[in-house]
Amino acid sequence: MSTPPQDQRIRTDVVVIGAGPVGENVAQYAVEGGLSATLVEHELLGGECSYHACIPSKALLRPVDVASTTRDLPGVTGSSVDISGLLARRDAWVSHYDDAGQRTWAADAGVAVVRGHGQLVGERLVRVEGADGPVALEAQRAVVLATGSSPVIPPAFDGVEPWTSRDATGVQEIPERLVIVGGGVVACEAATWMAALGSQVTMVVRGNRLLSGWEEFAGRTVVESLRDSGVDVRFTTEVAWASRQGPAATGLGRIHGGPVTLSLSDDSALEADEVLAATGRRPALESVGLDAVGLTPADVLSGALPAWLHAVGDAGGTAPLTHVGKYHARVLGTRLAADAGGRNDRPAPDVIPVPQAVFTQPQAATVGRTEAQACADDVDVAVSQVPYNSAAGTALLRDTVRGAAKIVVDRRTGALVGATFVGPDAAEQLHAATVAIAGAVPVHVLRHAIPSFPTASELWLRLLEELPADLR
Ligand SMILES: Cc1cc2nc3c(=O)[nH]c(=O)nc-3n(C[C@H](O)[C@H](O)[C@H](O)COP(=O)(O)OP(=O)(O)OC[C@H]3O[C@@H](n4cnc5c(N)ncnc54)[C@H](O)[C@@H]3O)c2cc1C
Ligand SMILES: NC(=O)c1ccc[n+]([C@@H]2O[C@H](COP(=O)([O-])OP(=O)(O)OC[C@H]3O[C@@H](n4cnc5c(N)ncnc54)[C@H](O)[C@@H]3O)[C@@H](O)[C@H]2O)c1
Repeated sequence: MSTPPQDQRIRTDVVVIGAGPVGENVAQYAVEGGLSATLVEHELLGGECSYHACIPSKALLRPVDVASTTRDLPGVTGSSVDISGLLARRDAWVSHYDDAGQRTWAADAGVAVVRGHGQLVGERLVRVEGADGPVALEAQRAVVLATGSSPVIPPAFDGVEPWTSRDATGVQEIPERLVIVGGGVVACEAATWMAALGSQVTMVVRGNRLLSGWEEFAGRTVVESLRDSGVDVRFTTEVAWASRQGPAATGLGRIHGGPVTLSLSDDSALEADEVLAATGRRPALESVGLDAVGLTPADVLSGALPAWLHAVGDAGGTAPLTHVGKYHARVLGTRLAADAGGRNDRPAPDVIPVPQAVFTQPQAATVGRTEAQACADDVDVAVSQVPYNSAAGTALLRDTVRGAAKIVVDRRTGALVGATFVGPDAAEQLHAATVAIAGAVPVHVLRHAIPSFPTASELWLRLLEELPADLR
């Protein structure tokens, strides 16, 4: 009688389940601090961000932005989007869905990699089911869940095989008529590139604005621009049910079957060749073996974890943004190494603001608190808002400059608590505001930070000039 194969056993200081940007950063920082670390990955090293989210979406959006800008700039010719060139650029940026580059990175960084699905099977114990048989990883110090997030698909789409953001970023077949459900970041960015690729896009938004939670002018500017580029945006509308002729798993970015019929809450119906569910994401914690150690996803999200277990990035339930997850990963990796006798990080500032840039036409970027959020937090606020083209540097960017900039200041301390920029290249305005908030720089000091003429940063002068005199 043959004995069942024994799991291969590997001892390592830190086991990181999930090799997205966040898992990679935890492992790298732990190794740089003198620990050994093993990354477990069941798809591609580099994660959602590298192959299906941030990178392909921005690879698609940048040429769309440049084409739109050049159409609006006298003195330039040749300003149309070349579809096959655009998709080829996307393919190059996702390395044709091959993670060889990341494998080389891991080897150079001294991070071990085990391929397969990782699950907790006990305290500090992870079992990986991979193509080469099961592997048991014993973590001497910590296990880190960096498993990312999964799209939330409303039940109305059961049996319809809607597109998710992966299909939109991995688009191969361009649907003639595309319905996008949702009014958040994925919906706004995908509408921008899919309309540029030639789809007739209809956005079905259950709320009454895009980018809810942002300063109101952000969503308003983006919707004006989407409508100008032919996108039909329908607010306060929900999909009651959806049906499709011949739904089929045709593959990434291909049309998933015959036409889709959507019955809407206003009793109208919409027919489309594809529907994209851009209806949010949730931390991917379902199949990581939490029950084996007596925990639930709710424990993870409330931070009620034993000292040896950590969750970071999208899996940890913080703002689902690559840079935010990577920040927490760097902090965690450094702390794990410090706990083992490595160097401690210097103390963090009191406020760590979260920046976010949305690469629509025009770009929208925000950091810290909106006026409404600051008021809800009982901050005594002063605000200043100016048109985006109110400085020579911003007005020069293109002929038609839409948007505005707004700062929110705490009257008591004089420090900036939030900023929002909506306009051409707005994303590049963000870091100055992030630095000012993290550094708690009073606005009367910011007045002495001289922006170069004629750069877009001169918008700061206008913003500071518009504040109440007693603050400046
Ligand atoms: C369309 C789109 C565009 C986006 N654009 C931006 C942007 O421009 N800027 C930005 O900051 N954020 C953006 N985001 C958000 C960003 O993608 C995420 O915040 C980021 O990917 C989170 O990184 P992560 O490492 O936590 O998770 P992920 O990148 O999701 O990586 C998690 C990894 O864990 C692996 N994994 C999961 N479970 C297991 C398991 N049990 N065993 C082994 N491996 C496992 C997965 O295969 C994956 O590789 C975008 C999101 C979407 C959907
Ligand atoms: N540039 C960037 O930074 C960027 C780009 C894309 C995605 N992301 C990240 O990815 C995350 C996910 O993006 P997202 O746009 O999917 O989520 P989101 O939470 O930003 O937006 C979800 C949208 O779907 C709507 N919705 C939710 N359930 C619905 C339902 N049942 N029926 C109809 N509408 C419904 C919501 O009202 C909202 O408009 C974001 O939180 C963001 O942080 C970031």
